[in-house]
Amino acid sequence: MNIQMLGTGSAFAKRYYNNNALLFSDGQTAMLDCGITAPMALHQLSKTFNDIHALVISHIHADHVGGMEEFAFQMKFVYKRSVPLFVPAPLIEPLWETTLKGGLMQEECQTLDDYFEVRPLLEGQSCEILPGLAIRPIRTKHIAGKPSYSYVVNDTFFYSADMKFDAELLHALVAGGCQVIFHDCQLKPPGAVHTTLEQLLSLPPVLQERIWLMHYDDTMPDYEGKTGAMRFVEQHRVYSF
Ligand SMILES: O=c1ccn([C@@H]2O[C@@H]3COP(=O)(O)O[C@H]3[C@H]2O)c(=O)[nH]1
Ligand SMILES: [Zn+2]
Ligand SMILES: [Zn+2]
Repeated sequence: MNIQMLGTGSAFAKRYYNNNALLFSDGQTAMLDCGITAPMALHQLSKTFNDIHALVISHIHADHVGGMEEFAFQMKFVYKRSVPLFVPAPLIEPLWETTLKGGLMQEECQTLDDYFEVRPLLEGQSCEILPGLAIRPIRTKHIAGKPSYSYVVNDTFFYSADMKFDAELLHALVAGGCQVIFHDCQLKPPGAVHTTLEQLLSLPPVLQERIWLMHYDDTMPDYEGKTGAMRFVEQHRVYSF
């Protein structure tokens, strides 16, 4: 599996774009989250939404879904094709009712299904979203009262999206065969809704070696060399795992 970040920044970062990813498998591309900066980030890679074969969403914050209105309109009215949208079942209704409906609803388009092929994901159940690419959602803690999901990819790769520190989960994932972890990282405490660098540094080196840091703020360069055995994920670099 190959992964390339469209952006690696926190919600308010201005240098690194929203923390969204492209996953490549068997000549096809899945997008994991589509934030406000995703359309521009794709453009900078000389890609369009027509290059995307599947979209996956982690939770409803603008840095993860803010680019979906353009995605939907472009697919419907420019490329005239419907992309499979993989969404954890509890997010489907709020994604439409609280985030997308205002812009996308019009006479001939009244539901999310008028724009995407909606495929509900069930927690803990693996789903093949592209040939050779299976994802398994895990509900993780982020904001009280707001469902949010991390993903295990092909049983060996963990993508936190946005989550509070959960050492027990990280230990269990590695014990279960997870080789690589892309984890959100709030550089400065306190970590009210994200995992902080300080918390990740409390993990044993054997775990840190597998962890790559993403969703960081614009001060990231100040932390080079201060992340233990963990490395920063770089925007646009293609990683093969
Ligand atoms: O209860 C809250 C809700 C939100 N926020 C901020 O808004 C941001 C929204 O995107 P994010 O989830 O990447 O990061 C969040 C935080 O930076 C917060 O600090 N406390
Ligand atoms: Zn975020
Ligand atoms: Zn969030």
